[in-house]
Amino acid sequence: MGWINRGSRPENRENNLSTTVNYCKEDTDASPTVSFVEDPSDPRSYQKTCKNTKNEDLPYIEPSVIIAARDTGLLWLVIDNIVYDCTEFVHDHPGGSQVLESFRSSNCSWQFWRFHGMKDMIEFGLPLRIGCTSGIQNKFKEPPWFVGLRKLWGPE
Ligand code: HEM
Repeated sequence: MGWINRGSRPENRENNLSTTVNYCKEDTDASPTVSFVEDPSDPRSYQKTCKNTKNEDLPYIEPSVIIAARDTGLLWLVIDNIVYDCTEFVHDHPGGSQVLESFRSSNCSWQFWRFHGMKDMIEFGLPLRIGCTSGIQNKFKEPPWFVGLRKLWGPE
């Protein structure tokens, strides 16, 4: 199953509502159907996509909706401008729940890439995507990967 959802981008949005067209890649004869309407005033209306959905087909989520999600019990994280719904995954996160809680509704891009590789993202991250966004800043400045250079051989 895939999702085509250009309608939810701000430039295409009418009446502040958008439709998501459900498109089955496995069943190419099936007609696309409108499966749900995202309501920007209700963060719970955003649904997880499937793995083969392209990032550019994800619905756009306004930063204000991401902030509002925090107060509805949802645990959304932003990594590289993609929004992940970790509300259920938080209980299974091998790195513990506390670390994800601490980034609720915020940008944790560099923190994510410090502890994970593309394999984790593809296997565990992709199915948690609910949308894309822009403008959610990371609260912490990224420290350099290498702190200073030191001779690897010879006298100190
Ligand atoms: C979409 C969000 C995330 C997903 C899908 C995710 C997934 C995972 C997975 C699959 C592992 C196990 C890796 C392994 O055993 O090789 C892991 C471990 C871990 N994650 Fe995450 N994670 C997410 C976000 C974060 C964030 C934001 C942090 C904050 C820094 C974090 C910190 C950690 C830590 C500290 C570990 C343990 C690493 C270790 O034991 O070496 N994760 N995560």
